[in-house]
Amino acid sequence: MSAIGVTHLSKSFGGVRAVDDLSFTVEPGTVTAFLGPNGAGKTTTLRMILGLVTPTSGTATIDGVPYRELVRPITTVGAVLEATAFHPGLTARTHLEALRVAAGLASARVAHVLDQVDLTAAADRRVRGFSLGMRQRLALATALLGDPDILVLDEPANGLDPAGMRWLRGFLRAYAHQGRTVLVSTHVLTEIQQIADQVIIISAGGLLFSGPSPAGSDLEEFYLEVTG
Ligand SMILES: Nc1ncnc2c1ncn2[C@@H]1O[C@H](COP(=O)(O)OP(=O)(O)OP(=O)(O)O)[C@@H](O)[C@H]1O
Repeated sequence: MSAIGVTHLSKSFGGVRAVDDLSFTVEPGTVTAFLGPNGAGKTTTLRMILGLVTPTSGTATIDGVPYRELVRPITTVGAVLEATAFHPGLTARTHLEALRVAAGLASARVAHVLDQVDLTAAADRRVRGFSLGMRQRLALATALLGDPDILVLDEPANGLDPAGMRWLRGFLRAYAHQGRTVLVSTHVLTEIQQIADQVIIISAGGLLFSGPSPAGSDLEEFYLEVTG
């Protein structure tokens, strides 16, 4: 079964057709890059997959069912969305601990995910003083809290320094190698090229390309040809 399935998915906001009859699948054990120009409908699609936006028509499923029908969503899918908001007065650890308790997860998970995203040293600082890259790491820690098999990431590289980018690439690659699934939207093609197995390209809400990442060739060139 596909980890994520999008079937004839559409979303209109008033007169704007943000997503238009979009269909694709994302398979386990892959890093799938979700690409498209500004305003193509990537974030809206990811939000529909995660049950945050109701489709005008069509379906989006995770492990075969709509997000809202997942029995324990936090242990199935983790998400990092654009402009993730954290309470500025809380520390990273307190933030994760509150989520952990609410979700009924084992207490060891907080230290584990802080370590996974290399945030242990800053765990007891207030999020108010975090850099953008540190916030991205905390957002990823939040997504990993339930040890999900599927990660949905919207522009996760935003704000990461070069070392952070390299770390994220290695992390996502290893995650997929465990048979897990990563769907990641990004504009940083040179970064994603190194780890993407599959590529989905959309424009104006519709599918332009879905298939293996062009091996040996330049993803940026390929993307510009497809979208040009
Ligand atoms: N809540 C909303 N209300 C009205 N229009 C919206 C809303 N959300 C998205 N849109 C519109 O839907 C279209 C797709 O937007 P979306 O954010 O999904 O694109 P995107 O591919 O993620 O873009 P970017 O790469 O710039 O982040 C755009 O025209 C946008 O203005």
